[in-house]
Amino acid sequence: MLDRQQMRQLKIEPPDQAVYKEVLGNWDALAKPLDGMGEFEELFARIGAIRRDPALDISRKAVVVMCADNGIVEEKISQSGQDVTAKVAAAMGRGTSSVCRMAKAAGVEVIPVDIGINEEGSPEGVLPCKVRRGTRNFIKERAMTEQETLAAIEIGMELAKRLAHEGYKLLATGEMGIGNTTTSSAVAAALLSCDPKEITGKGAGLSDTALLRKIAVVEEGIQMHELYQADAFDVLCAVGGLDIAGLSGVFIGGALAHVPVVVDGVISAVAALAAERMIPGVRDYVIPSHKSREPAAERILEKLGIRPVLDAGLALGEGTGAVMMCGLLDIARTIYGERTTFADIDVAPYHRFG
Ligand SMILES: O=C(O)c1ccc[n+]([C@@H]2O[C@H](COP(=O)([O-])O)[C@@H](O)[C@H]2O)c1
Ligand SMILES: Cc1cc2nc[nH]c2cc1C
Repeated sequence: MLDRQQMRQLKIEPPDQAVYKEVLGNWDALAKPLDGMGEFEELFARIGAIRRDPALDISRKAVVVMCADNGIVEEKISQSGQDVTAKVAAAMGRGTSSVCRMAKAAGVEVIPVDIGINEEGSPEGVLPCKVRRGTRNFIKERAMTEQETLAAIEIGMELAKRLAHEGYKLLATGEMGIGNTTTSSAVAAALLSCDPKEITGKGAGLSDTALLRKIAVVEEGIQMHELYQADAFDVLCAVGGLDIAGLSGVFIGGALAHVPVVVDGVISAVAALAAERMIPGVRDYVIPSHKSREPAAERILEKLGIRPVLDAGLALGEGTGAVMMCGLLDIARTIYGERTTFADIDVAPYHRFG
Protein backbone atom coordinates (compact mmCIF):
# COMPACT_ATOMS: atom_id res chain seq x y z
CA MET A 1 0.00 0.00 0.00
CA LEU A 2 1.25 3.42 -1.03
CA ASP A 3 2.32 5.74 1.79
CA ARG A 4 2.71 9.50 1.79
CA GLN A 5 6.47 9.37 1.85
CA GLN A 6 6.60 7.06 -1.20
CA MET A 7 4.17 9.31 -3.00
CA ARG A 8 6.30 12.41 -2.37
CA GLN A 9 9.27 10.64 -3.90
CA LEU A 10 7.57 9.91 -7.24
CA LYS A 11 9.31 11.65 -10.13
CA ILE A 12 7.77 12.54 -13.47
CA GLU A 13 10.07 12.56 -16.49
CA PRO A 14 9.59 15.53 -18.81
CA PRO A 15 8.13 14.78 -22.27
CA ASP A 16 10.64 14.35 -25.13
CA GLN A 17 11.38 17.73 -26.74
CA ALA A 18 13.02 16.18 -29.84
CA VAL A 19 9.79 14.33 -30.70
CA TYR A 20 7.85 17.54 -29.99
CA LYS A 21 9.88 19.38 -32.63
CA GLU A 22 9.71 16.48 -35.08
CA VAL A 23 5.90 16.40 -34.93
CA LEU A 24 5.68 20.17 -35.51
CA GLY A 25 7.99 19.75 -38.52
CA ASN A 26 5.77 16.97 -39.89
CA TRP A 27 2.69 19.21 -39.63
CA ASP A 28 4.57 21.88 -41.61
CA ALA A 29 5.28 19.39 -44.42
CA LEU A 30 1.57 18.68 -44.97
CA ALA A 31 -0.16 20.29 -47.93
CA LYS A 32 -2.04 22.92 -45.92
CA PRO A 33 -1.47 26.48 -44.71
CA LEU A 34 1.19 26.70 -41.98
CA ASP A 35 -0.51 26.31 -38.58
CA GLY A 36 -3.72 25.47 -40.43
CA MET A 37 -4.70 22.96 -37.76
CA GLY A 38 -4.21 25.63 -35.10
CA GLU A 39 -3.92 24.37 -31.55
CA PHE A 40 -4.26 20.75 -32.64
CA GLU A 41 -0.75 20.89 -34.13
CA GLU A 42 0.78 21.78 -30.78
CA LEU A 43 -1.49 19.37 -28.90
CA PHE A 44 -0.31 16.53 -31.11
CA ALA A 45 3.31 17.62 -30.68
CA ARG A 46 2.70 17.31 -26.93
CA ILE A 47 1.05 13.90 -27.33
CA GLY A 48 4.00 12.70 -29.46
CA ALA A 49 6.46 14.03 -26.87
CA ILE A 50 4.58 12.33 -24.04
CA ARG A 51 4.45 8.99 -25.84
CA ARG A 52 7.92 9.42 -27.41
CA ASP A 53 6.22 8.52 -30.68
CA PRO A 54 6.17 10.88 -33.69
CA ALA A 55 3.69 8.51 -35.41
CA LEU A 56 1.05 9.70 -32.91
CA ASP A 57 -0.66 6.35 -32.44
CA ILE A 58 -3.79 7.09 -30.40
CA SER A 59 -5.76 4.15 -31.75
CA ARG A 60 -6.69 2.57 -28.38
CA LYS A 61 -8.41 4.86 -25.94
CA ALA A 62 -10.32 4.41 -22.69
CA VAL A 63 -12.25 6.72 -20.41
CA VAL A 64 -11.93 5.91 -16.71
CA VAL A 65 -15.08 6.99 -14.86
CA MET A 66 -14.70 7.20 -11.09
CA CYS A 67 -18.06 6.83 -9.31
CA ALA A 68 -18.43 7.85 -5.66
CA ASP A 69 -20.76 9.44 -3.14
CA ASN A 70 -20.18 12.48 -0.97
CA GLY A 71 -21.30 12.90 2.65
CA ILE A 72 -21.76 16.63 2.08
CA VAL A 73 -25.09 15.89 0.29
CA GLU A 74 -26.63 15.96 3.81
CA GLU A 75 -26.37 19.74 3.54
CA LYS A 76 -28.75 19.83 0.55
CA ILE A 77 -26.23 21.23 -1.88
CA SER A 78 -27.46 19.20 -4.86
CA GLN A 79 -30.73 19.04 -6.68
CA SER A 80 -30.39 15.27 -6.99
CA GLY A 81 -30.69 12.54 -4.39
CA GLN A 82 -27.65 10.45 -3.52
CA ASP A 83 -29.25 7.34 -5.03
CA VAL A 84 -28.70 8.85 -8.51
CA THR A 85 -24.97 8.06 -8.26
CA ALA A 86 -25.60 4.31 -8.05
CA LYS A 87 -28.35 4.44 -10.67
CA VAL A 88 -26.22 6.23 -13.28
CA ALA A 89 -23.25 3.99 -12.41
CA ALA A 90 -25.47 0.94 -12.99
CA ALA A 91 -26.50 2.36 -16.37
CA MET A 92 -22.81 2.81 -17.13
CA GLY A 93 -22.24 -0.84 -16.28
CA ARG A 94 -24.97 -1.72 -18.80
CA GLY A 95 -23.45 0.60 -21.41
CA THR A 96 -26.46 2.93 -21.52
CA SER A 97 -25.38 6.15 -19.73
CA SER A 98 -24.55 9.33 -21.70
CA VAL A 99 -20.81 8.69 -21.76
CA CYS A 100 -21.35 5.13 -23.04
CA ARG A 101 -23.40 6.33 -26.00
CA MET A 102 -20.83 8.96 -26.91
CA ALA A 103 -17.86 6.68 -26.32
CA LYS A 104 -19.35 4.09 -28.66
CA ALA A 105 -19.55 6.70 -31.42
CA ALA A 106 -16.01 7.89 -30.70
CA GLY A 107 -14.41 4.43 -30.43
CA VAL A 108 -13.44 4.88 -26.79
CA GLU A 109 -13.79 2.13 -24.20
CA VAL A 110 -15.62 3.03 -20.97
CA ILE A 111 -14.21 1.76 -17.69
CA PRO A 112 -16.62 2.61 -14.86
CA VAL A 113 -15.10 2.24 -11.39
CA ASP A 114 -16.93 2.02 -8.06
CA ILE A 115 -14.43 3.84 -5.86
CA GLY A 116 -17.00 4.83 -3.24
CA ILE A 117 -20.67 4.45 -4.15
CA ASN A 118 -22.85 4.48 -1.03
CA GLU A 119 -24.35 1.05 -1.57
CA GLU A 120 -23.52 -2.46 -0.57
CA GLY A 121 -21.59 -4.08 -3.45
CA SER A 122 -20.98 -2.61 -6.88
CA PRO A 123 -23.31 -2.49 -9.90
CA GLU A 124 -22.77 -5.17 -12.53
CA GLY A 125 -20.20 -4.15 -15.14
CA VAL A 126 -18.59 -1.59 -12.80
CA LEU A 127 -15.08 -2.30 -11.52
CA PRO A 128 -15.44 -2.99 -7.77
CA CYS A 129 -12.82 -0.84 -6.00
CA LYS A 130 -14.89 0.66 -3.19
CA VAL A 131 -12.71 2.39 -0.58
CA ARG A 132 -15.74 3.16 1.59
CA ARG A 133 -19.45 3.87 1.11
CA GLY A 134 -19.17 7.58 0.37
CA THR A 135 -17.19 10.20 2.25
CA ARG A 136 -18.06 11.98 5.51
CA ASN A 137 -19.83 15.34 5.70
CA PHE A 138 -16.91 17.79 5.50
CA ILE A 139 -18.54 20.50 7.59
CA LYS A 140 -18.72 18.02 10.49
CA GLU A 141 -15.38 16.21 10.10
CA ARG A 142 -12.68 15.46 7.52
CA ALA A 143 -14.22 13.80 4.46
CA MET A 144 -11.55 11.08 4.31
CA THR A 145 -8.72 9.73 6.44
CA GLU A 146 -5.18 9.82 5.05
CA GLN A 147 -5.37 6.06 4.46
CA GLU A 148 -8.62 6.35 2.49
CA THR A 149 -7.27 9.19 0.36
CA LEU A 150 -4.06 7.29 -0.37
CA ALA A 151 -6.03 4.15 -1.19
CA ALA A 152 -8.15 6.08 -3.73
CA ILE A 153 -5.07 7.70 -5.29
CA GLU A 154 -3.38 4.33 -5.53
CA ILE A 155 -6.42 2.74 -7.23
CA GLY A 156 -6.28 5.44 -9.93
CA MET A 157 -2.52 5.09 -10.35
CA GLU A 158 -2.61 1.31 -10.62
CA LEU A 159 -5.48 1.41 -13.09
CA ALA A 160 -3.66 3.89 -15.36
CA LYS A 161 -0.54 1.74 -15.17
CA ARG A 162 -2.48 -1.42 -16.04
CA LEU A 163 -4.25 0.24 -18.97
CA ALA A 164 -0.93 1.57 -20.30
CA HIS A 165 0.47 -1.94 -20.04
CA GLU A 166 -2.56 -3.34 -21.90
CA GLY A 167 -1.82 -1.02 -24.81
CA TYR A 168 -4.10 1.99 -24.33
CA LYS A 169 -2.37 4.98 -25.93
CA LEU A 170 -4.57 7.72 -24.50
CA LEU A 171 -6.73 7.85 -21.39
CA ALA A 172 -9.65 10.13 -20.68
CA THR A 173 -11.15 10.94 -17.29
CA GLY A 174 -14.72 11.07 -16.07
CA GLU A 175 -16.76 10.79 -12.87
CA MET A 176 -20.22 10.29 -11.48
CA GLY A 177 -21.07 11.48 -7.99
CA ILE A 178 -23.94 13.54 -6.68
CA GLY A 179 -22.48 16.42 -4.65
CA ASN A 180 -19.10 16.36 -6.35
CA THR A 181 -19.31 19.93 -7.68
CA THR A 182 -19.42 21.03 -4.01
CA THR A 183 -16.34 19.01 -3.08
CA SER A 184 -14.64 20.24 -6.28
CA SER A 185 -15.43 23.88 -5.48
CA ALA A 186 -14.01 23.46 -1.98
CA VAL A 187 -10.81 21.84 -3.25
CA ALA A 188 -10.51 24.44 -6.02
CA ALA A 189 -11.02 27.42 -3.68
CA ALA A 190 -8.32 26.05 -1.36
CA LEU A 191 -5.82 25.26 -4.13
CA LEU A 192 -6.41 28.54 -5.95
CA SER A 193 -6.57 30.53 -2.67
CA CYS A 194 -9.70 32.27 -3.84
CA ASP A 195 -13.08 33.23 -2.49
CA PRO A 196 -15.60 30.37 -2.91
CA LYS A 197 -18.17 32.89 -4.19
CA GLU A 198 -16.07 33.43 -7.30
CA ILE A 199 -15.87 29.80 -8.34
CA THR A 200 -18.86 27.88 -6.95
CA GLY A 201 -21.55 27.11 -9.52
CA LYS A 202 -24.92 25.40 -9.75
CA GLY A 203 -23.58 21.92 -10.56
CA ALA A 204 -26.29 19.65 -11.92
CA GLY A 205 -28.88 22.44 -11.40
CA LEU A 206 -29.69 24.52 -8.31
CA SER A 207 -31.92 27.48 -7.46
CA ASP A 208 -30.26 30.82 -6.63
CA THR A 209 -31.10 30.30 -2.93
CA ALA A 210 -29.62 26.81 -2.89
CA LEU A 211 -26.47 28.17 -4.57
CA LEU A 212 -26.02 30.60 -1.65
CA ARG A 213 -26.28 27.65 0.75
CA LYS A 214 -23.72 25.72 -1.32
CA ILE A 215 -21.28 28.67 -1.19
CA ALA A 216 -21.76 28.94 2.60
CA VAL A 217 -21.03 25.20 2.97
CA VAL A 218 -17.82 25.53 0.93
CA GLU A 219 -16.75 28.57 2.99
CA GLU A 220 -17.45 26.71 6.22
CA GLY A 221 -15.40 23.69 5.11
CA ILE A 222 -12.45 25.86 4.19
CA GLN A 223 -12.54 27.82 7.46
CA MET A 224 -13.09 24.77 9.66
CA HIS A 225 -10.17 22.81 8.19
CA GLU A 226 -7.95 25.93 7.69
CA LEU A 227 -7.40 25.01 4.08
CA TYR A 228 -5.79 28.20 2.79
CA GLN A 229 -2.68 27.02 4.66
CA ALA A 230 -2.92 23.32 3.76
CA ASP A 231 -1.08 21.27 1.13
CA ALA A 232 -2.98 19.56 -1.70
CA PHE A 233 -3.06 16.15 -0.05
CA ASP A 234 -4.55 17.56 3.16
CA VAL A 235 -7.08 19.53 1.14
CA LEU A 236 -8.18 16.29 -0.54
CA CYS A 237 -8.55 14.51 2.81
CA ALA A 238 -10.51 17.38 4.35
CA VAL A 239 -13.00 18.35 1.63
CA GLY A 240 -12.27 16.17 -1.41
CA GLY A 241 -13.95 13.04 -2.65
CA LEU A 242 -12.96 9.48 -3.47
CA ASP A 243 -13.66 10.24 -7.14
CA ILE A 244 -11.38 13.31 -7.12
CA ALA A 245 -8.60 11.42 -5.29
CA GLY A 246 -8.97 8.45 -7.66
CA LEU A 247 -8.76 10.72 -10.71
CA SER A 248 -5.66 12.43 -9.27
CA GLY A 249 -4.19 8.95 -9.22
CA VAL A 250 -5.11 8.41 -12.89
CA PHE A 251 -3.32 11.65 -13.83
CA ILE A 252 -0.25 10.66 -11.81
CA GLY A 253 -0.27 7.07 -13.13
CA GLY A 254 -0.68 8.30 -16.71
CA ALA A 255 2.29 10.65 -16.33
CA LEU A 256 4.45 7.90 -14.83
CA ALA A 257 3.54 5.56 -17.73
CA HIS A 258 3.99 8.20 -20.47
CA VAL A 259 0.31 8.18 -21.38
CA PRO A 260 -1.54 11.44 -22.11
CA VAL A 261 -4.64 11.90 -19.96
CA VAL A 262 -7.55 13.98 -21.24
CA VAL A 263 -9.17 16.18 -18.60
CA ASP A 264 -12.97 16.51 -18.61
CA GLY A 265 -15.06 18.96 -16.56
CA VAL A 266 -14.56 20.72 -13.25
CA ILE A 267 -14.18 17.59 -11.10
CA SER A 268 -11.56 16.09 -13.37
CA ALA A 269 -9.77 19.46 -13.66
CA VAL A 270 -9.58 19.81 -9.88
CA ALA A 271 -8.12 16.31 -9.70
CA ALA A 272 -5.47 17.25 -12.28
CA LEU A 273 -4.53 20.37 -10.30
CA ALA A 274 -4.33 18.40 -7.05
CA ALA A 275 -2.14 15.82 -8.82
CA GLU A 276 0.19 18.53 -10.14
CA ARG A 277 0.50 20.05 -6.67
CA MET A 278 1.30 16.67 -5.13
CA ILE A 279 3.68 15.53 -7.90
CA PRO A 280 5.04 18.44 -9.96
CA GLY A 281 5.33 17.69 -13.67
CA VAL A 282 2.02 15.83 -14.01
CA ARG A 283 0.50 18.76 -15.88
CA ASP A 284 2.77 18.15 -18.87
CA TYR A 285 0.79 14.95 -19.44
CA VAL A 286 -2.67 16.54 -19.24
CA ILE A 287 -4.58 17.11 -22.49
CA PRO A 288 -7.43 19.65 -22.48
CA SER A 289 -10.95 19.06 -23.75
CA HIS A 290 -13.64 21.59 -22.84
CA LYS A 291 -14.39 24.50 -20.54
CA SER A 292 -17.09 23.34 -18.14
CA ARG A 293 -19.93 25.69 -17.26
CA GLU A 294 -18.82 25.50 -13.61
CA PRO A 295 -16.91 28.73 -12.98
CA ALA A 296 -14.00 26.99 -11.23
CA ALA A 297 -13.03 25.10 -14.39
CA GLU A 298 -11.60 28.02 -16.33
CA ARG A 299 -9.52 29.18 -13.37
CA ILE A 300 -8.13 25.71 -12.75
CA LEU A 301 -7.21 25.11 -16.40
CA GLU A 302 -5.51 28.51 -16.51
CA LYS A 303 -3.50 27.55 -13.43
CA LEU A 304 -2.52 24.28 -15.12
CA GLY A 305 -1.47 26.23 -18.22
CA ILE A 306 -3.78 24.33 -20.58
CA ARG A 307 -6.34 25.90 -22.89
CA PRO A 308 -9.64 24.11 -23.46
CA VAL A 309 -10.54 23.45 -27.10
CA LEU A 310 -14.33 23.29 -26.74
CA ASP A 311 -16.31 26.10 -25.13
CA ALA A 312 -19.91 24.97 -25.35
CA GLY A 313 -21.18 25.33 -21.78
CA LEU A 314 -21.02 21.56 -21.17
CA ALA A 315 -21.76 20.43 -17.61
CA LEU A 316 -22.68 16.77 -17.93
CA GLY A 317 -19.74 14.97 -16.39
CA GLU A 318 -19.13 11.20 -16.77
CA GLY A 319 -16.21 12.07 -19.08
CA THR A 320 -18.50 13.16 -21.93
CA GLY A 321 -16.47 16.26 -22.86
CA ALA A 322 -13.22 14.29 -22.76
CA VAL A 323 -14.73 11.66 -25.06
CA MET A 324 -15.82 14.38 -27.49
CA MET A 325 -12.22 15.56 -27.51
CA CYS A 326 -11.04 12.00 -28.29
CA GLY A 327 -13.29 12.05 -31.36
CA LEU A 328 -11.86 15.39 -32.47
CA LEU A 329 -8.31 14.14 -31.97
CA ASP A 330 -9.03 11.08 -34.12
CA ILE A 331 -10.45 13.22 -36.92
CA ALA A 332 -7.61 15.75 -36.74
CA ARG A 333 -5.02 12.99 -36.79
CA THR A 334 -6.24 11.54 -40.11
CA ILE A 335 -4.44 14.23 -42.10
CA TYR A 336 -1.25 13.58 -40.17
CA GLY A 337 -1.51 9.79 -40.41
CA GLU A 338 -2.41 9.59 -44.08
CA ARG A 339 -0.06 12.36 -45.10
CA THR A 340 -0.56 14.39 -48.26
CA THR A 341 2.55 16.55 -48.35
CA PHE A 342 3.61 19.56 -50.42
CA ALA A 343 5.78 17.16 -52.46
CA ASP A 344 2.69 15.03 -53.26
CA ILE A 345 0.90 18.00 -54.82
CA ASP A 346 4.06 19.34 -56.44
CA VAL A 347 4.21 22.60 -54.49
CA ALA A 348 7.37 23.92 -52.80
CA PRO A 349 7.01 23.75 -48.98
CA TYR A 350 6.14 27.00 -47.19
CA HIS A 351 8.68 28.62 -44.92
CA ARG A 352 8.04 30.34 -41.65
CA PHE A 353 8.79 34.06 -41.54
CA GLY A 354 10.20 35.90 -38.56
O1 LIG B 1 -18.19 18.01 -15.56
C1 LIG B 1 -18.63 19.05 -15.04
O2 LIG B 1 -18.02 20.12 -15.08
C2 LIG B 1 -19.95 18.95 -14.30
C3 LIG B 1 -20.64 20.09 -13.97
C4 LIG B 1 -21.85 19.96 -13.32
C5 LIG B 1 -22.36 18.69 -12.99
N1 LIG B 1 -21.65 17.59 -13.31
C6 LIG B 1 -22.17 16.23 -12.97
O3 LIG B 1 -23.25 16.35 -12.06
C7 LIG B 1 -23.02 15.67 -10.84
C8 LIG B 1 -22.66 16.64 -9.74
O4 LIG B 1 -23.58 17.70 -9.62
P1 LIG B 1 -24.01 18.17 -8.17
O5 LIG B 1 -24.91 19.34 -8.42
O6 LIG B 1 -24.71 17.02 -7.52
O7 LIG B 1 -22.75 18.56 -7.47
C9 LIG B 1 -21.85 14.75 -11.08
O8 LIG B 1 -22.31 13.45 -11.30
C10 LIG B 1 -21.14 15.33 -12.29
O9 LIG B 1 -20.74 14.31 -13.17
C11 LIG B 1 -20.46 17.69 -13.97
C1 LIG C 1 -29.24 11.99 -14.21
C2 LIG C 1 -27.81 12.47 -13.99
C3 LIG C 1 -26.78 11.94 -14.79
C4 LIG C 1 -25.48 12.35 -14.56
N1 LIG C 1 -24.32 12.05 -15.13
C5 LIG C 1 -23.36 12.73 -14.56
N2 LIG C 1 -23.88 13.47 -13.60
C6 LIG C 1 -25.19 13.29 -13.56
C7 LIG C 1 -26.19 13.82 -12.77
C8 LIG C 1 -27.51 13.43 -12.98
C9 LIG C 1 -28.59 14.03 -12.13
